[in-house]
Amino acid sequence: MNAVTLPNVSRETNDRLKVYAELVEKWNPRINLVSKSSIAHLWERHIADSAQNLDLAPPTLRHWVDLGSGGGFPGIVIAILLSEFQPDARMTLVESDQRKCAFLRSALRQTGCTAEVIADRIEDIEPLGADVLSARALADLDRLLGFAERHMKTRGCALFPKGARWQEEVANARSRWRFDIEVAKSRTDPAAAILKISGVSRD
Ligand SMILES: C[S@@+](CC[C@H](N)C(=O)[O-])C[C@H]1O[C@@H](n2cnc3c(N)ncnc32)[C@H](O)[C@@H]1O
Repeated sequence: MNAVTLPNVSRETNDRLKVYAELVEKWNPRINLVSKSSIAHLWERHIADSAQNLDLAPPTLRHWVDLGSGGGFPGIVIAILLSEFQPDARMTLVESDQRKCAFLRSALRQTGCTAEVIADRIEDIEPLGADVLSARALADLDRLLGFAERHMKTRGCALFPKGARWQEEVANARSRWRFDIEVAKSRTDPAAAILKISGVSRD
């Protein structure tokens, strides 16, 4: 792995991220947490890519919910960063695959971070009341807005990292939803963007 460090974080936080990165590498051959082709670029493609979401979140956040967390991107990376920058905020990870949930719990234990892991389907759980909701590589925007309607507070915001076709997804979603949107260019992929969405309601 091409291990680097994140700028502007403490040595302790970087050490936690390194522990996490080593765990992803160790478990990946068994449960496929990230694609084989991207594991060699784990730090940039997944860790730095996840970390940039925190800069878009409001500093007053109390509860961050990450949907379809998989191997913990961005949820575990954000949980590690929150423990340094916003220690009063709590994190919830929702993931339906039991083996990935076992990995997420192990990663939290070994990095010394706290988060709740809900091993269930997003559609089947009680509304979570998130101030910040994230979902990476989970579904198209139309479906994600349905999840936001259910799990985000009225004044909350959603952070959805999207690939090069994000404009098409936004246009499609506009036929069924009303929402406010800010678009932040991804720092790790020039074609990608993070959609910051609030005020979600059905059209
Ligand atoms: C493509 S992976 C992305 C994982 C991670 N967010 C990332 O970017 O690496 C999507 C994950 O969402 C989970 N998932 C898909 N549908 C779900 C649902 N309805 N409820 C909970 N988890 C779901 C899958 O098990 C899988 O781990």
